[in-house]
Amino acid sequence: MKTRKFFRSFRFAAEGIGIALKREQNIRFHVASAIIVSLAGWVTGLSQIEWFIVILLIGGMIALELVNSAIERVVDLATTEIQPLAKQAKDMAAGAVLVFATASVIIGLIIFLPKWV
Ligand SMILES: Nc1ncnc2c1ncn2[C@@H]1O[C@H](COP(=O)(O)OP(=O)(O)OP(=O)(O)O)[C@@H](O)[C@H]1O
Repeated sequence: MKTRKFFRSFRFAAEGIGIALKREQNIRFHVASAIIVSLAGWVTGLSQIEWFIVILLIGGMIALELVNSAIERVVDLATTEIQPLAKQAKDMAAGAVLVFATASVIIGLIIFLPKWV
């Protein structure tokens, strides 16, 4: 019974990812970026610890973008009117994505640049 519930939750999570991929252009952009970065990592030849960091950043970025999309939907469900709190919630969630994306780009440059120049 518990195993069935576990697999059901897994299926719902997969459905959430599928809907996000279908409806959210930002998620598709992050997935495409993840593929390009992974190929670059493979061609460049990263160490085990560098792969660990890159995979953590890619996973974190996509997970955060999923949470951002979920927050947008919850806010839209809560109100269809223009509300300062709705704007703050959406903009803060978008800000979280921007902070993580900026940190990821900087870490990516620290890992890749010395190997290329
Ligand atoms: N109910 C609302 N009240 C006030 N401001 C809102 C509301 N809904 C969205 N906004 C603001 O309007 C701007 C655009 O938001 P919107 O959700 O339409 O697009 P987005 O943030 O570009 O995301 P996406 O394109 O992925 O839907 C943002 O600054 C957001 O905070």
